[in-house]
Amino acid sequence: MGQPSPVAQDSPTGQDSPTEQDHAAAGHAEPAARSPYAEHTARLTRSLAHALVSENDDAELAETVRALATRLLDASEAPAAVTVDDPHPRSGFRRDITPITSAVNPLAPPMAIRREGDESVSDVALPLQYQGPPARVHGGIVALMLDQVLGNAAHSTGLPGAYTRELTITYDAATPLDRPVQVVGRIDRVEGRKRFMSGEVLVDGAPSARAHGLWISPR
Ligand SMILES: CCCCC/C=C\C/C=C\C/C=C\C/C=C\CCCC(=O)SCCNC(=O)CCNC(=O)[C@H](O)C(C)(C)COP(=O)(O)OP(=O)(O)OC[C@H]1O[C@@H](n2cnc3c(N)ncnc32)[C@H](O)[C@@H]1OP(=O)(O)O
Repeated sequence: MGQPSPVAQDSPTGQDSPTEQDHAAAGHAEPAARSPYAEHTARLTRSLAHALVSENDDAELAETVRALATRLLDASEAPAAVTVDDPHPRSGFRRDITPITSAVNPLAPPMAIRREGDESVSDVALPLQYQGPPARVHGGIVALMLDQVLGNAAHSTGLPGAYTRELTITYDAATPLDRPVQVVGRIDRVEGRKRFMSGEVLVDGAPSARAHGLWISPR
């Protein structure tokens, strides 16, 4: 493995904050009020997670991280008081704190999802902390990406909220780390409370994984 080079970016454009398109894709005309502390802390934690599974002998960097860790501990006195409202929703869900799209959840790369015609689409490249087999994205993470993108597509037409009832993933080929992949999802058909969904993870345009799923609105 070479030098640490986290390629999953906080937005597809590589900017620190979501673009206006991100907000438009999330169904919000106006960006919500900023909460830079939560977002920057999540970015820091993402970088630390990447560094933890890489190797770095930079003593000065280690000292900087030690000092920052102490300051953050002091600053996080009342974690229970923190709201879960992501000020920069990029998933189509206003109160998104999911470990895949939320900018303030350090477990998330985070993915941003946009609408293209009848499909929900996300471009993402996942760094080392998402590895399963060597150089491949973990299969559970592939399923997580597909669940989120299909869920976004299921909610794209103004239909009532629905939960994933069934999700079947076929892993056709390796989903590579550190390379851009595209995750796509769509509604195939609607039957009453049921939405039958499908999608793919595309690597250079060819599917590495395919998903079929059923989303159901509660009674
Ligand atoms: C209100 C929902 C809101 C959803 C979210 C929206 C906004 C939230 C806001 C912020 C959150 C931010 C982000 C969230 C982002 C991503 C989430 C990703 C997706 C998930 O991570 S989501 C969590 C995991 N997920 C669950 O937590 C679901 C657990 N589950 C249940 O909550 C119930 O299971 C439920 C309610 C789904 C259904 O419950 P139910 O009792 O209404 O269902 P029932 O059994 O009656 O089936 C109804 C009809 O489907 C037929 N049927 C059943 N299975 C079938 C099959 N396999 N094939 C063909 N047909 C089938 C039956 O035969 C019957 O057909 P018929 O009506 O014709 O008789």
